[in-house]
Amino acid sequence: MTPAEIAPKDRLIVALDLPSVDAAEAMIAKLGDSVTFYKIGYQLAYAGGLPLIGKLADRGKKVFADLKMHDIGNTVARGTESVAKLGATFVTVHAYPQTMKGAVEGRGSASLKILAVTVLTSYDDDDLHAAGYRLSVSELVEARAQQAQVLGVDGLVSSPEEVGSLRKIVGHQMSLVTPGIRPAGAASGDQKRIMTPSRAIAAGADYLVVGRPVVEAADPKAVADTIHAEIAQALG
Ligand SMILES: O=C(O)c1cc(=O)[nH]c(=O)n1[C@@H]1O[C@H](COP(=O)(O)O)[C@@H](O)[C@H]1O
Repeated sequence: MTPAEIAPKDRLIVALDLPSVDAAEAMIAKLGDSVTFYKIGYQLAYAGGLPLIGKLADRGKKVFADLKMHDIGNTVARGTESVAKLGATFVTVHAYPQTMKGAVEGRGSASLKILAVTVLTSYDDDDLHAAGYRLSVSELVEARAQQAQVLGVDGLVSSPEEVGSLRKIVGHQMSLVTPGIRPAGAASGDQKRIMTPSRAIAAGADYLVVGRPVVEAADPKAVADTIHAEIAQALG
């Protein structure tokens, strides 16, 4: 999908990083028509949130199953086969060659899109070195993007800082999905590679993933609406 084909409202993905299905449903009710795309990750998935994927899809919402799979290829393939039946639009795997290959194989002809997480947005060069890597963040992100493209992965998760260089490598054949989004003045928390919504869109990001700045806000709908307005302005 080229950026022009993405509905502007779908560009904001709200991370339902909440402790229970009830808390998630309450947040979804508060956000109402303002949000069309949700992400379900570790916290909610491990609290019984997986069936919410199909329920949200039935209500016309899109869902990103952020399961960040990483295991031997066969296990990832069989896991992806199962996830493909849940009704999600996206699923994440870590960008290791065997893992990405397994996910693409397991997805088969299903409509689920595979996103490869390049380097987590909470990592900087020092964190990578501490984890045993010799490459810088930008070098590793680019190397993994090239591998993902060759393996038939559909999209990449990176910080918005890498979107410009990734677009040069993968063109518009892969979706670029960016967490590490912080509206001006919002606390960065554990995120290290961050950008505002407008700068991320201007850099060329397709989708912005936002969690705490929305779900921990006193008025989550107002924050989501403001981000949408910023996205619309940046798109021109
Ligand atoms: O795969 C992801 O969604 C992801 C990748 C990454 O590199 N960094 C990252 O923050 N995320 C997720 O994006 C969300 C960001 O949440 P906030 O930092 O609260 O906006 C969280 O649910 C993370 O799990």
